[in-house]
Amino acid sequence: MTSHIKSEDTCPSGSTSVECSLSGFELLNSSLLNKGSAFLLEERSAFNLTGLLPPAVNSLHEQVDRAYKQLHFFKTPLSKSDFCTSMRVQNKVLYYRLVRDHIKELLPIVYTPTEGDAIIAYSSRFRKPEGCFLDINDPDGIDDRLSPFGDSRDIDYIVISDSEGILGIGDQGVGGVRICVAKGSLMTLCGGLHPGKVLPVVLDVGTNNKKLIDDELYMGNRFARVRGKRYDEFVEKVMTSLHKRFPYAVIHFEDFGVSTARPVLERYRRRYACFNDDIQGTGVVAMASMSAALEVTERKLSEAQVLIFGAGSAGLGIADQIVNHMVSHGVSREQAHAHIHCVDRFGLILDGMQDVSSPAQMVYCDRSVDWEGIDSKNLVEIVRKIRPTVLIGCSTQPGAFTKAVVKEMYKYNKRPIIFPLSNPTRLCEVRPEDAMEWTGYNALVATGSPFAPVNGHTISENNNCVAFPGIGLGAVLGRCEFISDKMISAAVDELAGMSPAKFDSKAGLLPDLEAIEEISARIATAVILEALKEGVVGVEGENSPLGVQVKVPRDFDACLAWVRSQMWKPEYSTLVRV
Ligand SMILES: NC(=O)C1=CN([C@@H]2O[C@H](COP(=O)(O)OP(=O)(O)OC[C@H]3O[C@@H](n4cnc5c(N)ncnc54)[C@H](O)[C@@H]3O)[C@@H](O)[C@H]2O)C=CC1
Ligand SMILES: CC(=O)C(=O)O
Ligand SMILES: [Mg+2]
Repeated sequence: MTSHIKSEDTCPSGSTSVECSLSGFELLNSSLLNKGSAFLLEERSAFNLTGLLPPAVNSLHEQVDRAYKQLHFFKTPLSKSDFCTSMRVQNKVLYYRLVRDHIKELLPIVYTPTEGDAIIAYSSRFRKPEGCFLDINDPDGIDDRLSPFGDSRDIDYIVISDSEGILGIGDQGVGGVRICVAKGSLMTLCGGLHPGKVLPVVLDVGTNNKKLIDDELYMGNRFARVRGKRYDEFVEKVMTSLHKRFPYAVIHFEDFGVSTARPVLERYRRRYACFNDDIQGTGVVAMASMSAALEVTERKLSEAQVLIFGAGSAGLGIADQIVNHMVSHGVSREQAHAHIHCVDRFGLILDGMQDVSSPAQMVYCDRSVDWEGIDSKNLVEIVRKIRPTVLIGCSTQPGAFTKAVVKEMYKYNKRPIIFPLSNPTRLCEVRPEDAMEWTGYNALVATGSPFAPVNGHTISENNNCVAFPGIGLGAVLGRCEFISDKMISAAVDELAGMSPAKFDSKAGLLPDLEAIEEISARIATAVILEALKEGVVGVEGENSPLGVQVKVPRDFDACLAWVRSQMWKPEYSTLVRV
């Protein structure tokens, strides 16, 4: 963040007027208030800008046209990403308008897959810091480091990462701050949160990435990742400090490592309004796509066999969501577990197995099948034995879904459901065009990164960015005390209900990204209404968990209209001098 404005200076929609005490260079350097060539003549005069700008006064639309042309002077995705970053730190309204107007072209630039390359190159391409840096060597300085971002109601949403499991490219040390910035900016772009009220936070706890440690330009701590008690105590101090300073903020965990993501979530999910995007966000999107695909194939959720390849944060998060969903649709938890099979680096997770990447995987160990004489490390043999309805990849192993694997799926399913979810694009378990060709164009495919349509079939981007903005927005607007499993399940049902596949199976399993604000608003509404049922919304005085008054309409359509009205839009406000 390059400048900070107080909550009372902002308005939810980003329109109407804003009181401003800055002028001259200070105003031009405030990314939240700067309008560049769109400052009106009377504003230029009132804020001492006349000599700092060329005479033309542009509309936002004209500025977007110019910026879009400038963007195309750059030929590589990474240089386009640099351009977008610099626009974000200069003029937030223009940045969000530009990306919104070209969302399908620019999301892959400002988010995965290009963002992964930008994170790898963080220290070498660094220009201007964004976000807050919390250092494990300075646990007593946490609050001082947070203080430039304000207090109390100044922050609505915090994206936090310790950078150990960034996007599929592993440990990225301090450069992981960029995933917090990127996910935070999606909260504005897709979830309508005011850009001044979203705080990206990176925990620099060291890195085990030798390339970074050996890089003379690397800007983070050059020691091995701190683990165990010191790490836990630091995270505890961070969480209590964040909550104390910003008691109304929802906390979004992103890209923690496989051994910390789940324990950290479990430790805090009942204490604060928080969720883990890789576990719960990914689970929501995958479950919604699966639901839509099952409807197309006229199969029941309660009969589906699901094979998850790569049982880390995302894989197990999807497994949890499928179980929750089956349970909420009348299947017992034990039966639901028997429908899920997980493969990790040591093969299929079997009962009594010693080699596992994390203890959490044992929850999904296979008890139901006799594996005698079968190679439980061979994916073709596993598919032959289990005959899965759905195959999901979260393994970071490119090409793992070979022709033999896909063809084996096709033997047992007229319309095999195949979700290669690993990011970035190069790590995808199977390319959609291959999966489609090997199944006579009958597979129902959704991917983690964006892909072009195949033979008229839309390949939905099964990325958590379709879900977390709505979940986050709902939790923020509801001032929720915490985020329950039922609130997450409500998000699944709402998202699945928006699938265009029930009308046309070629149209994709998820709604089009062009409608992302509406998708987020609907998910947020479902989350709030479920939270109301559970009594965790900060409403109506005395009983309000957070003591904040929020008046939420109980009817879906009225609540949706209220949610929409609260969403920030990239439009310039009129500045009023104070
Ligand atoms: N589409 C989406 O919305 C999301 C996609 N992802 C992607 O999913 C992938 C995994 O992410 P996380 O779960 O956060 O990482 P993670 O590190 O928690 O999990 C990866 C898992 O894959 C396993 N694995 C590694 N080699 C394997 C092999 N040869 N065979 C089977 N399993 C193997 C690892 O042991 C680990 O358990 C990444 O590429 C990430 O970008 C993650 C979150 C959301
Ligand atoms: C999309 C996402 O959260 C990931 O790849 O980690
Ligand atoms: Mg992630």
